Amino acid sequence: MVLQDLGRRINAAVSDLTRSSNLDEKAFDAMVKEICNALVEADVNIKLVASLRTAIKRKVNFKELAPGVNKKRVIQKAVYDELVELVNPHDKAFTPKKGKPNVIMFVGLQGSGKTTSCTKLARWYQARGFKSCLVCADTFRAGAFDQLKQNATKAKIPYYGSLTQTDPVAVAREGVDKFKKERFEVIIVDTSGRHRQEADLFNEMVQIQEAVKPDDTIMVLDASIGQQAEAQSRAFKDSAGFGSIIITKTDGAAAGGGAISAVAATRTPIVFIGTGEHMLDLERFQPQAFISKLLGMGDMAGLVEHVQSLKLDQKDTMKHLAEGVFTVRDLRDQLSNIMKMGPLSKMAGMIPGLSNMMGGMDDEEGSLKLRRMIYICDSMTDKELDSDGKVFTDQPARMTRVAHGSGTSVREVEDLLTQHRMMAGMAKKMKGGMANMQKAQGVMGGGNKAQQMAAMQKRLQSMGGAGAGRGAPDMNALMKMFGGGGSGGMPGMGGMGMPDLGGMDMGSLMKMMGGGGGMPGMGGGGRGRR
Ligand SMILES: Nc1nc2c(ncn2[C@@H]2O[C@H](COP(=O)(O)OP(=O)(O)OP(=O)(O)O)[C@@H](O)[C@H]2O)c(=O)[nH]1
Repeated sequence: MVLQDLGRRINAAVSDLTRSSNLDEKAFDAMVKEICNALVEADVNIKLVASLRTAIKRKVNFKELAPGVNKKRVIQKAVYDELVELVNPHDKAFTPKKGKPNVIMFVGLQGSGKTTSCTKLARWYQARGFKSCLVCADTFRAGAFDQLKQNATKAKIPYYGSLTQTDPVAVAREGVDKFKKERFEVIIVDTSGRHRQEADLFNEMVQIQEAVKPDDTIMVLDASIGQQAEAQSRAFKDSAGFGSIIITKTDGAAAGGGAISAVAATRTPIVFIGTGEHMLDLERFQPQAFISKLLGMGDMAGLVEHVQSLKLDQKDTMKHLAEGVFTVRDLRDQLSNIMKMGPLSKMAGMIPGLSNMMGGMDDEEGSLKLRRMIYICDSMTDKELDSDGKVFTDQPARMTRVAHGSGTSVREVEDLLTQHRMMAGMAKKMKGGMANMQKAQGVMGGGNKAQQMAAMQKRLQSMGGAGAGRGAPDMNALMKMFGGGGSGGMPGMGGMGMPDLGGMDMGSLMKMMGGGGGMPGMGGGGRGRR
């Protein structure tokens, strides 16, 4: 059972109970039993499951509930709170500080995802303004340095390593000294993994620790080990003194819930979780956000963080929109911004209720179509890109040339231009609408981002979404809340195998998130024309 299935099962158990007209103690007991069975199947330790069961039952004491009390809410809240408790390590992790070198050392068994996670983390900090770099002190596995080099080059992260030096302690020391001199702020040291030779692994860890004096040591654990993660994180905590953990492969692991709860039980902070093989598939672990997402309630704060960290270039488009203009180039820029956000299914998981609506959606198909649209734009001349697209109506032969140049069909070029035309029409209307968006932003709590988020969470709760509530909020209500009004839309997204966001206007959402840019119309109320 992958994590998503675990979430769906728990969600279904709670929803079935709270929807049923017969909300009595017997039905409540059956719900608790179903939740516990689902957790045990996800390899959560039986003792932890038993204490969750006791805690939920204690909080929802049917005999003592006052007659006027909303039982549904009490049950939902108790389940949510206890699941958060189950994965909460209750311990704060180290956070790097700007303007000084922060050395972070990685350890882990072979194949746990250590090298991949090192690069993901370096990129994560780099995207947040830290001058980051990587040191490869894995002299044990042939090819380890090459792998790190490849990953680092792809992510544009400076790296250090040696093909000739066999002493990992020496390489680690040299690399850290070099980068400290160059005033790097986050220096990540990758060490070698061992195959089930924990004693060797910990010995080497202690030696490198003494040489580079890391500010934090992170152990990487593969989620598929399930509750065995407890023994490993305990052994690590004992040898390292103090450290944090990254749990990788939570995307596919049946036992992800087991691994996370097992580590949490040892009170070792879980700093991040790996959610895929891509460089961007690293999420900061926060118990509340994790459980909200697991239960399909979304993670709006995570979405805001994610979008802001991408540093999307929206300046020109925003300027154009303010003037009521939307060029073909603007469309191209927005398409590439969508691509930067990562798999659409992942984005959907952060928006309350949306992942349920996207069930079965094929990410690959969606991104292939997006890429083909970008190829079409890239085969146009600068003059065509900066135009309103009408040049093609006057010269249909250009459409054929562009189709040839991009390896697509004339039909696809036509479709893209139709989409662009509709979006340009929308942009014209948005000239006044920009003010409305700002007004909507004001309604959400003014200029302060924290207040806006709080207001948004409150609105979601009132719709039965995030926070105490459970289940998917009404997407139309959400859309209204975002001030989209259904006017924005990338017509035909549904037809492209892209998610139709149920009329939700991502532009308004992005704008409201204060990311400094709107994404006109992605996934709005438009319907495919084909
Ligand atoms: N699905 C998924 N795959 C991951 C994740 N993290 C790492 N991987 C994959 O796991 C495999 C092993 O990752 P590595 O980074 O090479 O592992 P390592 O721990 O450095 O291995 P050694 O250098 O041999 O110790 C690679 O194929 C990665 O792409 C994740 O979060 N999700």
